Amino acid sequence: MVNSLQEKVLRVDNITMQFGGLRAVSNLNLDIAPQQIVGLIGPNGAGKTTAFNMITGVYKPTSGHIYFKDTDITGLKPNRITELGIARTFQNIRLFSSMSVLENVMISKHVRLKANPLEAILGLPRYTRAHKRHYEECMQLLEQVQLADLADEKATSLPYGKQRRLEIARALATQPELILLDEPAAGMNPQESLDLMEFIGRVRDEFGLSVLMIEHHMEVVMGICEHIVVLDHGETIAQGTPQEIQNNQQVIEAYLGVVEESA
Ligand SMILES: Nc1ncnc2c1ncn2[C@@H]1O[C@H](COP(=O)(O)OP(=O)(O)OP(=O)(O)O)[C@@H](O)[C@H]1O
Repeated sequence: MVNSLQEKVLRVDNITMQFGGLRAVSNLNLDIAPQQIVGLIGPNGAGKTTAFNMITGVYKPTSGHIYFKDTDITGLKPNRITELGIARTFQNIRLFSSMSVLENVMISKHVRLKANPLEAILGLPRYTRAHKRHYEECMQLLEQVQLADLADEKATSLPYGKQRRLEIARALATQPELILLDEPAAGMNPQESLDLMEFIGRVRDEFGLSVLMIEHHMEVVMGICEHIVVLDHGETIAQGTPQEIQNNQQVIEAYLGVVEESA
């Protein structure tokens, strides 16, 4: 058991989430290898966000287990899961609107700041040094995501694509080994989606991360994911490479069903 866990960053083992009479996610199994980019797709209401909420500790699965490297994280609190090395972004951008780009990153990175509140209040040298290092690391992160020239701008004054990038930077500031992106291309035009794909690939390489992403833009999913899991009504209807998923009859029908229902 331990050997198989060591090869994976994340191992989702048969998790189910029941809300009263509704099974939002049923017996989901999912493995993510180091530096792998995995897509989680499916029609609206398929259970994708619920799966993210279980992995990040917002919900405790009704049954099943979730392992992050060799640690069973099932039911741990979200802040503990962040500390262990899993970060996420949300479907709706959640930036601190009154703060600058830099402040948004600094606040996220606080999870890694090693200083106690008393040292901060008293302005002790250890705190001052830690704070300076904290600032420098945040500026370096902004350089890496090409937002350093906008560090002092108000976060919400950025164009939409850059706000999305800042949201990812905030997740990166917690120094994750796995990042969960919930519809990062939502609301983007084709060029912005292309830029985002290139950005996610670069982030994976430069930060040595694994990525799990929910996405409805199929060109993004097929263009960047190495492995794809498809949910429909909480059930896993397919897993495989982009090519296998594109040719899977059950997947085609699940998506065609959506088109027909909404027609
Ligand atoms: N806290 C909750 N209580 C009850 N039902 C819930 C709860 N959260 C989600 N659901 C239900 O679980 C099902 C799956 O929802 P979920 O948001 O996970 O789907 P999704 O695949 O992320 O959809 P979308 O693509 O629209 O975001 C839906 O029927 C939803 O109404």
